[in-house]
Amino acid sequence: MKTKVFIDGQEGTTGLQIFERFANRSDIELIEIPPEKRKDPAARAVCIHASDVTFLCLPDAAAIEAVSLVQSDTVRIIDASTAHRTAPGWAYGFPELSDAHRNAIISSKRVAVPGCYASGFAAIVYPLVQANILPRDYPVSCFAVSGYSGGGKKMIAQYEEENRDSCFDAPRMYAMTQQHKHLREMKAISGLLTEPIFSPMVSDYYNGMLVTIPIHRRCLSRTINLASLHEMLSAHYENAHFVKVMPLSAETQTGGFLAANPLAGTNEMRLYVCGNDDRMTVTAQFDNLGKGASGAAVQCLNLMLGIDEATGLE
Ligand SMILES: NC(=O)C1=CN([C@@H]2O[C@H](COP(=O)(O)OP(=O)(O)OC[C@H]3O[C@@H](n4cnc5c(N)ncnc54)[C@H](OP(=O)(O)O)[C@@H]3O)[C@@H](O)[C@H]2O)C=CC1
Ligand SMILES: CC(=O)N[C@@H](CCC(=O)OP(=O)(O)O)C(=O)O
Repeated sequence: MKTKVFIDGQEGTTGLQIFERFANRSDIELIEIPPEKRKDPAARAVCIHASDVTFLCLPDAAAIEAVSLVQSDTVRIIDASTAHRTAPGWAYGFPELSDAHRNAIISSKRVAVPGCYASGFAAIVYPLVQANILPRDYPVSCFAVSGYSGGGKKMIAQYEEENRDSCFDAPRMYAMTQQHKHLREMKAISGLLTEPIFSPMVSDYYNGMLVTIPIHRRCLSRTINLASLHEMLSAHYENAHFVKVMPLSAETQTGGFLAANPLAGTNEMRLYVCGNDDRMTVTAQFDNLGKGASGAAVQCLNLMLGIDEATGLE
């Protein structure tokens, strides 16, 4: 029997990408909402209740509203918004973090898909805190760059406007007040006691991102060096199909540059351990719309359906 899926917010950037990922899936039946009713709560409620699984690809307020419409014990919700990522009763949709995360996704009726930047951040910081390498009160910094699709339809329109301002030609820093919406999630999921300093940039390409965490050896809970940091992360992700720790010095094979876009269109994340024994960096490279959103959301659905990740189905 086919799994009935409704994508609430299917016309948006994340919703469309999930829709496209189902193009060749004979096991999925998509529930369609009449276009003129796509923001009508009553019509959305009908579609939600006709589904086995509903994806929420909506602004936070609309995602909260969608959850309030659910009157059924059987419908499962996979929410791509920020609204429920640290909410009690919600599984966090990053199965590679631990068996507990994976099992919670498999059994939960409510799964929150990680934020794009938060995915890279948690992939690096969570295992280091768990292994007691980073103390929980380590003053973590994080710098990152994203393609402009990370800002959804509004930002895409700004970047693709014919007569746009020349400032859009160059990378732009933002969130300088340290109030980015992912900060709470970054702290809570990684087990840190304080929020990191987070310095993101958005740049003039569609999708793909890099998220980097600098690590000073003198501030760590136990002594490690570049090789043992690499070994520890490699062991953590040894069995992960979609998260790969790249060989040490892998960045030198690309001429000393790490681009943000090679994994665009995929659900893969690559981790690069760089630097030297005193000053190390770990960088996550992935697609903000893939492992950072739609790919991760579909991966969660696949786990719920018992589809083995080793099939590579994205
Ligand atoms: N873009 C990204 O890289 C990522 C996004 N996310 C999250 O996913 C969610 C969706 O983001 P994104 O796809 O980028 O955003 P978009 O703005 O591209 O799409 C949102 C969609 O929701 C629709 N919508 C708005 N209000 C309602 C409503 N009340 N009922 C039904 N539909 C509604 C919008 O309609 P309309 O077309 O009329 O505007 C639009 O189609 C957000 O919460 C975002 O934070 C998560 C990870 C990464
Ligand atoms: C470039 C850009 O603007 N990016 C978005 C993050 C997109 C994302 O992953 O976050 P959500 O899942 O929380 O929407 C931002 O910084 O707000």
